[in-house]
Amino acid sequence: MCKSPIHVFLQALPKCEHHIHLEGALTPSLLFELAARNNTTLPADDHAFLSAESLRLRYDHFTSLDDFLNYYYIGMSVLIHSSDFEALAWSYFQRAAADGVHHAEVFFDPQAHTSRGVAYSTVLSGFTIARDRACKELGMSTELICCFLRHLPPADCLVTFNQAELQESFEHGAVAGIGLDSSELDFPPQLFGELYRKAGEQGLRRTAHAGEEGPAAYIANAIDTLGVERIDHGIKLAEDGELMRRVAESGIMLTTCPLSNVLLRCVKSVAEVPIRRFLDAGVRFSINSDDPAYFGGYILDNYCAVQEAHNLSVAEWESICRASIEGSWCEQDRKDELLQALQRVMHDWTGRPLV
Ligand code: HPA
Ligand SMILES: [Zn+2]
Repeated sequence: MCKSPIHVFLQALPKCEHHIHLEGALTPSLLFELAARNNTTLPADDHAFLSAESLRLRYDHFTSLDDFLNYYYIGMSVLIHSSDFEALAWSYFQRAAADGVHHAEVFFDPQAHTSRGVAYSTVLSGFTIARDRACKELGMSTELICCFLRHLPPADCLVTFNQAELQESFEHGAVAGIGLDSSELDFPPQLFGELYRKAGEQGLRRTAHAGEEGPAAYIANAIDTLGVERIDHGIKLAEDGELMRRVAESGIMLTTCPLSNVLLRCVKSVAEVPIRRFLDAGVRFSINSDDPAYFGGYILDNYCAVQEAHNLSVAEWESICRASIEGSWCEQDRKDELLQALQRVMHDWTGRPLV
């Protein structure tokens, strides 16, 4: 548990989370609870599924993004009813609020549910109830980002995108934008050019995972062919100085996830996440949890891990927090409220010793 002054300061910062997969907030205990309630059969040939505790222990040994994704997709098979999706999102929102999150933009994977026979309306109604509750009871603003699975054929993603239920949710503003997730290496961004072009024409916000396991070229590719305004992860950007300058100048924000990068073996430690390089180059980034139930930490754990590895100053934290507010997909009025909350925290902490 973080208790030092710097950790109290990090807790107090009005945080925005931009990179959290709601299905990745499914804790082993909720997974087993829902499996029992919904009579879901979990794999009998994998000892990890013996109990919530053995499953949690398995999560300490992911070997790659694909190794994690195998557990991620099996795990979400327990989500059947609207109330399951509601319970999942509500548990995340409560936990995030306790970590000082004021605004959360959350991913979800419709294709991973509709392919199992769970209707999009079931998923959306559960998440929407939880969002309304988060707004009323926690004062939190939230947005939904509909992710497409890049290991599936782009034509299938287009069919899903064009379905009436999804289109309606875009038109009514229930979903703010689209993202691209799942296995990265064999599925470069340009495969999804048509999908992103259509989303852009409809005025949807656009982001995509790139440069997590894939090379820096995938980041350039996502910017050039998908028209994204954010890059999810993007840690490989530091390998290309010219591209880093371009991203800094364009104001495109990276949504970094340091603990995820360590757990999925993209880096050896949080010290290897190029936080200092990004700060020095003027690259905007936010710090996020990705799949907190799988990667051993929520957003504040990620903030604390960055502080321990990179020893940032109060002024540097202020600039990270400001960039993450400004890079959010909420109304300007809400951004102004968040910036005022940041100012209040900075007023309280300026000149106070942090160690
Ligand atoms: O970290 C991730 N990367 C790609 N796809 C994902 N889907 C859930 N988490 C992830
Ligand atoms: Zn992710």
